[in-house]
Amino acid sequence: MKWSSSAPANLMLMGEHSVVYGHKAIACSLNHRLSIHWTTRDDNGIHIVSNLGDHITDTQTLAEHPSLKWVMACLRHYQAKLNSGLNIEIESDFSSTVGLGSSAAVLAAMLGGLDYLTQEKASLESLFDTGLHIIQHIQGRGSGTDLAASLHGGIILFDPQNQTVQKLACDFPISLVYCGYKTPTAKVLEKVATDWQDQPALLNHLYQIMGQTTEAAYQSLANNYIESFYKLVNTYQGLMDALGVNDATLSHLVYQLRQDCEIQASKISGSGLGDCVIGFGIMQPETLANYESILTHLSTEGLSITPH
Ligand SMILES: Nc1ncnc2c1ncn2[C@@H]1O[C@H](COP(=O)(O)OP(=O)(O)OP(=O)(O)O)[C@@H](O)[C@H]1O
Ligand SMILES: N[C@@H](CCO)C(=O)O
Repeated sequence: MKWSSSAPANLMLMGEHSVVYGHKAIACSLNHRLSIHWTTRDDNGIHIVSNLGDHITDTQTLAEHPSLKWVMACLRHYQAKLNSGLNIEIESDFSSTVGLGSSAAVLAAMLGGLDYLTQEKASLESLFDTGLHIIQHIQGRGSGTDLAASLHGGIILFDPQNQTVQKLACDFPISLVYCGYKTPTAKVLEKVATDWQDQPALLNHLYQIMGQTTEAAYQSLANNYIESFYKLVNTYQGLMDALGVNDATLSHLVYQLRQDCEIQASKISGSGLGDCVIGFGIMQPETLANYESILTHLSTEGLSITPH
């Protein structure tokens, strides 16, 4: 049996961090994709090929591999239902080091592919539930917003309280600039959680304002008031700064982008202290020539499964 599963890269547009504390977030999928090509084997071997490392194990052992923890966690979840070995070839047209949600994309594509193998025909909501457990096990905490964006595709409003997804039918150009380094998401989330212990009341207020800003941004997008959305993006960037996940390089990129007349709004995308800055508009090539620009656009396609 042969099949492929594929899921998109994703970006947080708003709601980073406050979503981990119960407020809504807006995220989107991108045209970049991570694909997994699956073949069943006649023995019980599990052979994984990925640009992050190759790994040979078997269905009984499912030995750990340092760079393939998301892949192995998914296999472990389905271990009791694996009746044969598998060749798993993972290819991605985007880097796992720039903050485009590669872990959520690999998680979505793995869960979709294993669901197809086991013929469980789980809903996207049920795949999300399984994925969220894996995220919380591997990272310690996390909202699953990026996983929801990779599974559903398009621009989504994610409500962490009841884990519902509302789709938004709008489109706008974005520019992405990689700042040159990345702090692992789990580390940033841990720092923010530690800060919360020092000032819980103050930070709860900040999360509330972040949540209100995100709700207002959702209303702006739903009503196609794009200028108002852009203003709220800049407000949210200020709130990320207040939370302590901004730094000098990110700030420089944020303001350089806003000086470019085509870019009216810009903010950190993702947990912060590294990764990408997103500009809303099309960046002039000379604006940030010393940094890596990632050419991308929004897409509407989420998880897809292709039998061969
Ligand atoms: N092609 C791949 N093959 C196997 N595992 C992958 C692949 N791409 C990403 N991963 C897994 O995802 C991890 C990267 O997750 P990490 O949270 O650091 O980054 P991200 O999800 O791309 O970014 P962010 O969470 O900031 O959006 C890798 O270390 C690896 O475990
Ligand atoms: N990916 C993170 C980003 C911080 O919000 C999350 O779990 O929501």
